Amino acid sequence: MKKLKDILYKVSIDAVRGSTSIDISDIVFDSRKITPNCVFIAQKGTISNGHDYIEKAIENGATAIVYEDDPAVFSDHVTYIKVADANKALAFIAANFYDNPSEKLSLVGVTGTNGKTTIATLLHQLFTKAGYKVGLLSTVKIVIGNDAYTATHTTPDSISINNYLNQMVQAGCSYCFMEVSSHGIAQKRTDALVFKGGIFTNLSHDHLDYHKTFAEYRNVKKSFFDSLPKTAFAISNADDKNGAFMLQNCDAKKTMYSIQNVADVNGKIIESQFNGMLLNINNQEVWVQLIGKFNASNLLAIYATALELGLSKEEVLVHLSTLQSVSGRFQFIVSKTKITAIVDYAHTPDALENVLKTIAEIRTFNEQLFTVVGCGGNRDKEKRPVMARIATENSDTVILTSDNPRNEDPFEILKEMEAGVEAQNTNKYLTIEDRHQAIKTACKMAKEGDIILIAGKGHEDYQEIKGVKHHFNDLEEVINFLNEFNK
Ligand SMILES: CC(=O)N[C@H]1[C@@H](OP(=O)(O)OP(=O)(O)OC[C@H]2O[C@@H](n3ccc(=O)[nH]c3=O)[C@H](O)[C@@H]2O)O[C@H](CO)[C@@H](O)[C@@H]1O[C@H](C)C(=O)N[C@@H](C)C(=O)N[C@H](CCC(=O)O)C(=O)O
Ligand SMILES: Nc1ncnc2c1ncn2[C@@H]1O[C@H](COP(=O)(O)OP(=O)(O)OP(=O)(O)O)[C@@H](O)[C@H]1O
Repeated sequence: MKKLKDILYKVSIDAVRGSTSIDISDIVFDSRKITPNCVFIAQKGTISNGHDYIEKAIENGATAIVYEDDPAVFSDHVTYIKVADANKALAFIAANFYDNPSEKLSLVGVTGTNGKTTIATLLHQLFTKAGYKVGLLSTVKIVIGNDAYTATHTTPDSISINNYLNQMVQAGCSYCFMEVSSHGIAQKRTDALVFKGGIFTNLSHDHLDYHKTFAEYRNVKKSFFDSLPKTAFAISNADDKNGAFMLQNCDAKKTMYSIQNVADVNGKIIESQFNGMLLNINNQEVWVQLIGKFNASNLLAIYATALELGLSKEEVLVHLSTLQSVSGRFQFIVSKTKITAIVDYAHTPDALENVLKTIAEIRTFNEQLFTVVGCGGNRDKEKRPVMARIATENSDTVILTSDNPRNEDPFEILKEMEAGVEAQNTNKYLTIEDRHQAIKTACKMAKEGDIILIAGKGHEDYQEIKGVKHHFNDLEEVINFLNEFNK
């Protein structure tokens, strides 16, 4: 229980009606989840408007309402708090309700189009190896000390974030590494958190279904760095076109990293194989078990972050060499007949191109490269032709298939992908809507020594069709077929 007035600390309030000395048992933004004596926050969403559910919330037991637009009638036994921005108010109310847990550990946020999960997860691995209890909020999982849970969001809502952070504090965690998505920033889910540091990876075409323009997407990401205090650090990628922009007018201590230019933290790939690469970081060599330029870049961000958080260079280098690839991110198996099957979460043009370039850096070109790829339904349509073009330009054979068609007709999505294949490459692809059959076909066609890339789903264990998530895992599928064909 908390007094309403205590959880309103730092909330910008326009008007109060009723007593703020009442006890509040919980914070809720969904009228279907009301508990007795909770405060209901009415949010304006993309589908519904929480203000339409205020009466329902009161009927179900809410005793305080935080809202933007006056309701038609006010109930006498309820306290009303009028605010200009309910999402922002929710962020502060949630932080206060859980006693501002972000102030009690070192919280680092990772943002950018690609690499958030990889960096947050590897930082979690690194600091755990360094002997600390660590929390993780990522797209793949939530880790609180020794316990792990499946995640539903990249950046959860502010109530969940503060609840998780509070549990991390209770479990004795000293650090938490979290992914900060552009949706999370735009919806102010991270607004009341005190960050010790922020990391920018890169920015490319994504989520324009939500943000509408690239400029808006970019500005939303930048606002995360604008909000960092002087006491925090900000680490950015000098190799990305938007790397310097992200830190413009940012008060935090700035560090730039680069694998191409001169920066505070420099890295070079000296040698690369399928099972790892030799890196030179600020004139010290280290063998790491990850590959690809993008992972070299991720490791520089991790190195810079670990130094900012107080680890010594020597300690960081030792731990870097032990880090293992993240589930569904360039995860590979080698079959009996030396077919290499790679499962990767690449579901943006940029990520797909990076994965294919990484394969090109390592392959001998005596073998064939098969790429199985699709694009999600009810999401950014513009990337569909682009991803098909990238796949056909960088592979010997491409199988276009479904990837979470959701409520769209999968064949229509595939038509949009096919439209992107350049005329000279049209003989390079086949379209097999059923992802199971697509992977089967790639496994059947592949010969000794060939490479199969299955892109888009990574760690996911479902295929989402018309609101139903059917079990589906790319790694399981490819292993089964390679075994079935005795390859
Ligand atoms: C597009 C988007 O971000 N949507 C988020 C948004 O939902 P919305 O605007 O559709 O909400 P709405 O359904 O219109 O409802 C508005 C309000 O009315 C309330 N309501 C609604 C119905 C009702 O009966 N009673 C009631 O009180 C809702 O609880 C809500 O507060 O606000 C909700 C409450 O905060 C979020 O749960 C929801 O995330 C949905 C689940 C989602 O899928 N978001 C994705 C796109 C997302 O956030 N993804 C990013 C990562 C993306 C990436 O990098 O790939 C993430 O951080 O996970
Ligand atoms: N720094 C990077 N630059 C480009 N691609 C990357 C980078 N790091 C990882 N990738 C690739 O991008 C894809 C997504 O990686 P990751 O899950 O780490 O990113 P993310 O930002 O968390 O994405 P999402 O929010 O969609 O989960 C994978 O294909 C991965 O191999």
